[in-house]
Amino acid sequence: MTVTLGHVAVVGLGLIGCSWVKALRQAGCTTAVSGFDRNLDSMQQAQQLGIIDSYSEQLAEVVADADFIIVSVPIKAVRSVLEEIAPSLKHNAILTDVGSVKGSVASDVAAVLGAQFGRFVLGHPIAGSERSGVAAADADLYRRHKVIITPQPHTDTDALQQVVAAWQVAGAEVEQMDVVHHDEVLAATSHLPHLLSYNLVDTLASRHENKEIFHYAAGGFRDFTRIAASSPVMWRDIFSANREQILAVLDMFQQDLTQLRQHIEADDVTQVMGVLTRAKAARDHFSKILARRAYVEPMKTATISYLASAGRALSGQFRVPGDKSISHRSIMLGSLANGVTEVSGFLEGEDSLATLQAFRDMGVVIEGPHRGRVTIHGVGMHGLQPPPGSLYLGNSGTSMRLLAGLMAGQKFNVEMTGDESLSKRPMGRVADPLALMGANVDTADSGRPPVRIRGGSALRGIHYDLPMASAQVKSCLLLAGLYAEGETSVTEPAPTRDHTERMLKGFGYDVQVDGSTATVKGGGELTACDIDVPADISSAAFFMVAASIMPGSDITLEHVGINPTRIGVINILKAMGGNIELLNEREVGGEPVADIRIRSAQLKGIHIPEDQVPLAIDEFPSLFVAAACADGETVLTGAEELRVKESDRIQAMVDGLVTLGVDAKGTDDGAVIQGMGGDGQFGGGDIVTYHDHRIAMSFAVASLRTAEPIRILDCANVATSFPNFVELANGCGMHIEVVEEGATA
Ligand SMILES: O=C(O)C1=C[C@@H](OP(=O)(O)O)[C@@H](O)[C@H](O)C1
Ligand SMILES: C=C(OP(=O)(O)O)C(=O)O
Repeated sequence: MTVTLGHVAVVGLGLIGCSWVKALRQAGCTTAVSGFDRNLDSMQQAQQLGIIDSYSEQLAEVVADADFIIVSVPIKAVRSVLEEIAPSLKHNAILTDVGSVKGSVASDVAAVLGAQFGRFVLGHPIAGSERSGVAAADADLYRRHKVIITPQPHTDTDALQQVVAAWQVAGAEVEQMDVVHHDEVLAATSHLPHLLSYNLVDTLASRHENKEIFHYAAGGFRDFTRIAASSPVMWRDIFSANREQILAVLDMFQQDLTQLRQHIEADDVTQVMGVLTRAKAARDHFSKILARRAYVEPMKTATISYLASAGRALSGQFRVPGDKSISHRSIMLGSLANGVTEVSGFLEGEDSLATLQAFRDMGVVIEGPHRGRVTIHGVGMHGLQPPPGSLYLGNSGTSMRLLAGLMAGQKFNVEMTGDESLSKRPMGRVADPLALMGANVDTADSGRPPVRIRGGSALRGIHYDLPMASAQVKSCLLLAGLYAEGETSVTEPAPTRDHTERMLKGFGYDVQVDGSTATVKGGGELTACDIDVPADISSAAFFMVAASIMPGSDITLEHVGINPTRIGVINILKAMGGNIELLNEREVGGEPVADIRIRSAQLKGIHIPEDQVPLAIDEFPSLFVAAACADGETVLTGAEELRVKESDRIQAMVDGLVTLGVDAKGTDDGAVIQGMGGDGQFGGGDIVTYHDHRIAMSFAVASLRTAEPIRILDCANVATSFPNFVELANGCGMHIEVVEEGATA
């Protein structure tokens, strides 16, 4: 990027201004740099260090020839600087500042240079440190840091563009914001923390034996008070210039602090835990943002791809993570129960964590997860509170559809949003029957999220014949039925997973199941219980297919849920000739589990029985890989639901297999795949996953039998259902390298 700024003048030779100028000089954007500071030493030092070429004790002289003027002085000094330089400004000179408060600088500019003066661009770099002065100047200070520019309606476009470019040259990520909004946001994120930090140090240092505090208060004190070493003059000015906004957040903080004090006084440890766990979750999320692992506009998450190459025969005995469907439901029912529910084996994947966060947002105190343990302090059927904003459910269809049912029964309004993939998935299938029950549910165009539910509707029980075999829709209606007048019954066209029915019973709620119809009566209560979440058969499926297709393999997967509504993958693999044994079958907390031993076998193509489709609905991506390794043709029909999952899974799998040299064709409701047979190998290539976790993992499994490396793109979402997939896969014989590309702004 070539940026020509001409003669640059910097007024105020502190860390902020000097660092920027240093970066500009290094990039060759300046023809000359002059500097001014009230302090002669600083000017001399800046010249010696080559940050400025010239200085003068007369401010007017420093700016007289300048094309680009950086005002980098404490906020309250801006006005007098402007008054002093106004008469000497070159026609068309561009001015900008670096202050933490924009409203007061905007008024100073208007008062001194005129309300329509368009050459002053208000800016604020979110960087800096408690270090200060010329000597600390660092040309890299702004690299990958945000700079907020707050243009006004009368700001000249060319001046704005130059200032943006000058920041970009220094490596900054420039964002634009409205002046008032900036001051509100900064009051909360920067000004209040500084105020508290200064205040705490002052309180402790003045009331206690100083030596004791500074001697023993190592960790917490040091971390919390680092920023109290910042410049007092600068912060005095900020607290004064942004007074109103700071007072507003300070009041909010004081209220919350008073409440926390009350909880501690009353020894209400649950409420105290609520504050701590919510704060920890928020802080952990923030750490992810800093590491660019969380998606936050306008930052993109780091892109993760897998480079997968041929593996060896699989061996080992291990446990895959907890069942996603059961994990979601444990949070939902635990939150609405009376009493404390203890969950073990909880899936710490992004999907189930999205459900957990949603309930935290609605005021439920949830401890953990920590190594799969979660403690939920249930609030009872009517104890949820309105969330502070929309419920963001990430990639998780289950969260959104099941929550839609529960939210329909609340007194408050809720909006539910999701990521790009979830935002394309059909929600009319839950919104329509909920409306029949009397709920007030709105979706965006053609039934897509966001889903908005108005609270306070009186729900009435209905009978509903499900138009498709969907456990999510069934569960949504049963959960709404808990809040409805009378009976709600749902009849499904084919059996689907029945975890909701089982878990409701586990929480002491009466559910009648009669053939394909499940019925609940509204108005009951849930009683807390302990839940042992089995390993997820949907995650186990990748290893079942992997061991089946890789000659010489012999693995055992521990404690896998084998609920009869979930074992389609076992039935289908067995029908294809798979060597699968269920060992140590037992029941835990109302769900059957077993250890599953899989040995390699030459599979053969089959026409997959349609009654198995709902029982293996999430396992088809990996079953497509099994089919590609089989002898002969595999035909799938009756599986149109695959087209509305996280991606169109028929298309994504067929395209990927074709890329790897397999003869595969998609049909409206399934696919036809010609198996490569025993000696067949996949070719290499790039796989488009459409950010779908199951597509990514399925092609990783395929790589066991690849002749050339397979590059699998966009695999970050594997963390939605199977966070330690690569670790387990590589541990038992696969060969997957994770390639992470830096996030882009
Ligand atoms: O109820 C559940 O937990 C799920 C039901 C299925 O969705 P559908 O109900 O849309 O088939 C499945 O695909 C999803 O992964 C989880
Ligand atoms: C379809 C899936 O999940 P969901 O519908 O919850 O996004 C899945 O995990 O394969």
